Amino acid sequence: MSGRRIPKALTVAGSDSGGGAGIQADLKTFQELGVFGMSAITAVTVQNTFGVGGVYPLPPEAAAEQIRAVGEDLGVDALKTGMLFDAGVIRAVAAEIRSFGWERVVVDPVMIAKGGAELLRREAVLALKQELLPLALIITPNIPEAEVLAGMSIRSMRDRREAARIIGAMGPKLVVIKGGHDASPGGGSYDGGSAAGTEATEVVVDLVYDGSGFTELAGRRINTVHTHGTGCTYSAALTAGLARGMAVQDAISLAREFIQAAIEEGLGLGRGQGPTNHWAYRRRQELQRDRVLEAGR
Ligand SMILES: Nc1ncnc2c1ncn2[C@@H]1O[C@H](COP(=O)(O)OP(=O)(O)OP(=O)(O)O)[C@@H](O)[C@H]1O
Ligand SMILES: Cc1ncc(CO)c(N)n1
Repeated sequence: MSGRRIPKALTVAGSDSGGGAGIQADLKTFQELGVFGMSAITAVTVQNTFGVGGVYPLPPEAAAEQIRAVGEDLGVDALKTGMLFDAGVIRAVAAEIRSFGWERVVVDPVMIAKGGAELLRREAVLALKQELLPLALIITPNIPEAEVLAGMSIRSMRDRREAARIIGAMGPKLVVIKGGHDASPGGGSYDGGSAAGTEATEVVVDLVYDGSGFTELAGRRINTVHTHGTGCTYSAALTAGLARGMAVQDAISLAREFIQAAIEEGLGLGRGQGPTNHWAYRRRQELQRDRVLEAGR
């Protein structure tokens, strides 16, 4: 990264005044992973750790013009979408992606904030499926979002696999159904819904479907309320990996490690559901590097 070619990533998402999700989480994550971050804002939200107090959407042209300004000048190695809010914005964003021919596209199908506020209008789900999913390299729904997209309820890992197949048929090359919302025994680390005992409830499992097979990526489930923006941070790390030219599976592993560190080393900010720690991953990398250097002396 000594100046010659800096990877560049664009986030098309909503602003979170609280700084833990949306555009703010994305730009912090890009920066931490050595990627130059750019943004096209689709809506301004009034948020803190207690939830969403207001949503001020921007017109579709605002999103399209921001994307064009960045695409025509700085260039985009990878792009992610987050909160898009309505069908007009979805159509405008999809048209720009098509016109630039971008392929390293991560779609985080943001629908509802953790506190319950609507970040995507119900009637926009069809546009998301028809316009954006066919352009996605990777889509990263959480379990409730996967239920809406696939039109089925998900209560076991077997259900999750079926939902991934249904969503995969809508066009994305890979589907990652994240396990943060999985309250079942084992957190998904079981087959066909059979309970795996109490110990396993401490596991969080993300399911990856690549159009032919499944991979389960497990992490230690952290018992914390400070998970505001986990989905945004995760998909931003994935996008940063892709912008750096990583293979898709490597970018997925990087994102899992990044979010694990960010949740484990939570900041305890705010009086409600606080943000994660976007520095944690890099600090761990630096500590590890120092240890290796130390051992080599
Ligand atoms: N308590 C936890 N401990 C460890 N990892 C977690 C925890 N909660 C979520 N994750 C991880 O965070 C990432 C995001 O998953 P999650 O299901 O929380 O996304 P999300 O619901 O879309 O987030 P958001 O509410 O920000 O939209 C996944 O990789 C998931 O495994
Ligand atoms: C702006 C914005 N995007 C996404 C989410 C979902 O975490 C949020 N809370 N706010």
